[in-house]
Amino acid sequence: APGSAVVLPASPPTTPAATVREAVALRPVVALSARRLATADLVAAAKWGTGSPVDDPVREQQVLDAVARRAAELGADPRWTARIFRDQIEANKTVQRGLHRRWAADPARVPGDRPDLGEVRKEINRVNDALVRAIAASGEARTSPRCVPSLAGAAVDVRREQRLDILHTAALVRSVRSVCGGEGRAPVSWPAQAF
Ligand SMILES: O=C(O)C(=O)C[C@]1(C(=O)O)C=C[C@@H](O)C=C1
Repeated sequence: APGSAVVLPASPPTTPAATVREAVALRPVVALSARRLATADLVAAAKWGTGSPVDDPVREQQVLDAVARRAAELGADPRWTARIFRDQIEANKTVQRGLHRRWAADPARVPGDRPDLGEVRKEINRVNDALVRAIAASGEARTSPRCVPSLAGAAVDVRREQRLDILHTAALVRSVRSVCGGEGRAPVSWPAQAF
């Protein structure tokens, strides 16, 4: 009957809205970092046995310049963005070296196809662009005191969803090292401070 509906008192939210908002904003940063790391498998296969070194400082500078420019266009901090990408590149190299070690020890695991490095770099460029946008969109979450736990939570989820092995998990942690930080101070490194 009208007026007889039982109205339950609103239960207090288990997670404050700000925490949810921040975790949601950081999630794409972590997911795109994992997607960028997946390209390391292709780069490693493209370079394997060709004598091409894992390190390509010229290409690295191109990536860093491009993302800093894009960040400035989007109103994000170009230097902080470039710093995050420096970690992304280091993490990418960690995976490449890890795979090369794996393949040297067990040639049966060497991939049958050799991808074209130019094509792989086109994919890396696309991921870079999406990642700069995700970084630009997450400024509030990245300067929040809850950033490190939110980021760690996102990393745990992404790791499970993408079934990352230990090599890619370690590289994922490395890749997002400088994502959290406060205004005018160095990014908080983690997991050292998170655990
Ligand atoms: O493009 C390459 O050759 C890569 O190995 C990828 C990448 C990157 O992460 O963007 C990593 C290491 C190289 O020094 C340059 C760039």
